[in-house]
Amino acid sequence: MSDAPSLDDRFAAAMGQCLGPDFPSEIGLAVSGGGDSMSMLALAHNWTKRWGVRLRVVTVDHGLRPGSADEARLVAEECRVLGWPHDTLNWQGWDGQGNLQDAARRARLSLIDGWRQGMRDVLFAHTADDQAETVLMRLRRGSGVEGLAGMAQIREAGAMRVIRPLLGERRDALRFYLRVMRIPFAEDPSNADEGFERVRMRKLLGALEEAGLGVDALTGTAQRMARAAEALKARAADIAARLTRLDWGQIVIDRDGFAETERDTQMRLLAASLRFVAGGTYRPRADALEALLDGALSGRGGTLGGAALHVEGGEMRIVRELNAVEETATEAGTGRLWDGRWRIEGPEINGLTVRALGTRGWSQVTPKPQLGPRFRQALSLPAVFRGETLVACAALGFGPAHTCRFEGPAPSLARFVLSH
Ligand SMILES: Nc1ncnc2c1ncn2[C@@H]1O[C@H](COP(=O)(O)OP(=O)(O)OP(=O)(O)O)[C@@H](O)[C@H]1O
Repeated sequence: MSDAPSLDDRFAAAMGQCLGPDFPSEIGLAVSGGGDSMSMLALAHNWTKRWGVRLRVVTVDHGLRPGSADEARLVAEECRVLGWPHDTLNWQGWDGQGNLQDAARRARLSLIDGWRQGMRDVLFAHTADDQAETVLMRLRRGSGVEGLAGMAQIREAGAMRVIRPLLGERRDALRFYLRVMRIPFAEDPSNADEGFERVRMRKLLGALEEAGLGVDALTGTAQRMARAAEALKARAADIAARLTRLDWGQIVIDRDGFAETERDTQMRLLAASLRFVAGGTYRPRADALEALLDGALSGRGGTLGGAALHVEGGEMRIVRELNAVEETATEAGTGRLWDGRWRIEGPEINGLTVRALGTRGWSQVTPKPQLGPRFRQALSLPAVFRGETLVACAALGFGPAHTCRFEGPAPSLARFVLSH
């Protein structure tokens, strides 16, 4: 008898590592009907016997291939046999924008997020082979430390946690398990379609393995890169705590301290500031960020991703770009959000409109705060209007106080850097 832990034991260990000591009462499973996720379903089913956790299973039918409804039915049937509830969600289709696989993945995640109803954790069956393919794809794009860290075992996607308990497992081992346990699964024909980059990378990986550059080496590198990425992030958070402050939803950075910081941290702080202020989900493109940074270091401002950077004396200030919010008007009502980040407050403002202050609003502010040329940075702040008449701009101390409270993505840039 071998003493090596079985796949079931390794799965239980990975689940323990992901979930910590407090298991939730219910966990979601994203199951496509393919071999990886069908083996995850069987493993999770066995695991629940020991831990008493309930499962809920979901399949997204993308409707892109003739057999996709059959695959959803196969998952539904297996769930019926195992005794777990299963839902099939239909994707309304691709709008033809960008890359089809990316669009399908994004749609899948958002459909599953909508489906989970209060359940926090959803398991996905990415394997070590998927991780190695991801690293190769990122290498091809010239990715840096974060990219080469590949997929994380746990990723927060808004309020949902994507958990990947099979990230340390080889696809072959899962196929073997499926055969031995006689678990049905569907063979996805697009896995053989070399029009997809991932499929080409899978083939290349086969060739590389023969030359000794295999899944283990690539996933080992990914793990070390993930640790390096964490260290760089912690350093950037540290510097953010020292050099930045939050002022009415705008980020103010000490210029001298920033100039002395190494470039990697500068890039991180700048990218995080832009996303903090503009609510962007994705990191801005590296070349655009480099250009903005070069400008900032030589005293020039610029705009990127819905935010504007101003350089003034000893400070750099990152503010919401006026152009990006000029058209954004929210009927004022207690509890509503303007521009996704400003909470509207106070019963006296009900029925009025919240918009960016703009030059028209600014011209009505009396007495004017002594901002000098910095008044431009105030123009994208929220203000309350009755028609065209300015009623309040809390940031400038004009009108009733507390009409809008900034509810940023984190209490400080340092905390934001740490959590992204
Ligand atoms: N249509 C879908 N419905 C539900 N979950 C899905 C769907 N497609 C993918 N997933 C989830 O995302 C994971 C990774 O997707 P990917 O397309 O890379 O899968 P894969 O490696 O082909 O795995 P599988 O063999 O399970 O399809 C899957 O293992 C599964 O957990």
